[in-house]
Amino acid sequence: MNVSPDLVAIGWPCVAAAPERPGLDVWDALARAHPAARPARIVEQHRSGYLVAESLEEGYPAESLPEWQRASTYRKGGTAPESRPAVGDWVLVEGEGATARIVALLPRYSAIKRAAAGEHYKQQLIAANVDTVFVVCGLDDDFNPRRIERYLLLVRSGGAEPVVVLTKADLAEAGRAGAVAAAIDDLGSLGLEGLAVVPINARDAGSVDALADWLHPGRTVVLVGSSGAGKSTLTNSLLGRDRMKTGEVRGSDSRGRHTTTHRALVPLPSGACLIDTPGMRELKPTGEEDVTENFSDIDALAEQCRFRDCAHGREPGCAVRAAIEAGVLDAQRVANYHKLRDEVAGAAATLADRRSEQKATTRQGPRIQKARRDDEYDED
Ligand SMILES: Nc1nc2c(ncn2[C@@H]2O[C@H](COP(=O)(O)OP(=O)(O)OP(=O)(O)O)[C@@H](O)[C@H]2O)c(=O)[nH]1
Ligand SMILES: [Zn+2]
Repeated sequence: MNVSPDLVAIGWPCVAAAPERPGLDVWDALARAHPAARPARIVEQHRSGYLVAESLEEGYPAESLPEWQRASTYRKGGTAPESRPAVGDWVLVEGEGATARIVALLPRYSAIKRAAAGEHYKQQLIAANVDTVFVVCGLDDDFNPRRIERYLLLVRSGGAEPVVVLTKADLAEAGRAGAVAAAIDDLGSLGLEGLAVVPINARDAGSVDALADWLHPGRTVVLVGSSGAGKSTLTNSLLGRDRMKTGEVRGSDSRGRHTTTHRALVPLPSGACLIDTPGMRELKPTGEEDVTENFSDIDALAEQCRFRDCAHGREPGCAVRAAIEAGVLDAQRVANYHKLRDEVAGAAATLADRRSEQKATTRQGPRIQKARRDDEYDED
């Protein structure tokens, strides 16, 4: 595939920059199958459709494949919401202007998904082809290693690299000298080797420079974190300007109105791209996560328990409990492991149900699916 610098500017993964990324040969094959098409990236997703871009210039609307369109096709066994494009996806586009249409979705190398709340189990694909997820956590009452652990599970399962960004380091340090070091120490006990933890003052551009390693040109990042953690503040510092909540008219480049009510891909001055999306406060497991992989230390201990099915409760010969009693393993971390494991197992069961239900629907036609609302767009 012929890759222009314009595409690299919006995150096109060049093999030279990221030889580890899988699937590029598949991309080439798809491109050959659609010789009249050109690659583009989904930069905005609205209820009414997609906006795609081929450079830093403003995106344009492109019609999507009929099977990606809303409820009606899904009910007939069409493409599930999580298999349709999301912001960050690379697609192939044919035609110009009003006739522009997406003809293929290129395989993703990462996907940030969550289970959406509601009557029916749904998966929501929040962002695709993300390199790094900044897990934003304030060094105030927001600081909670258990919640960070939870985010790490979801981010890693999606194939992106998590970086823990501890905001409000300035406030914490002003309140108590050594508070930042103590928090980093706390996270050290998560047994997560190689995990980057970066304390910053999100309001200070100089301090935010500490994230530069993950913001090289061509890289794509997203922010997750609870309300008030500092995501908007950090976004503004990364942008060097305010990306306001509603109806901002960009003065300098007059690219028109901009809101954060939809998902959007925003170029940063560093050359990286930020996917700015609502709905990144709470991530619920989808059922596809591998919990043991993220708690490999506990898993390794569990192998040494006397009973294979040890629940690490009152069983004799429990290696996990022995480690807790010896003070080498944090009891809260074990509790969180069990909680997440149960939650993922619950979601996995619902996911399996839904998949078999969908198969049945494909056979029986749309009738029994009447109640399903395919509204994958609710935010938190
Ligand atoms: N001193 C200081 N204040 C910060 C820092 N980060 C965020 N704040 C403040 O914390 C408050 C909440 O920050 P926001 O950026 O709005 O938090 P958010 O994560 O975007 O919150 P939601 O939009 O509710 O998801 C604001 O008043 C910020 O000015 C920091 O590093 N240092
Ligand atoms: Zn045990």
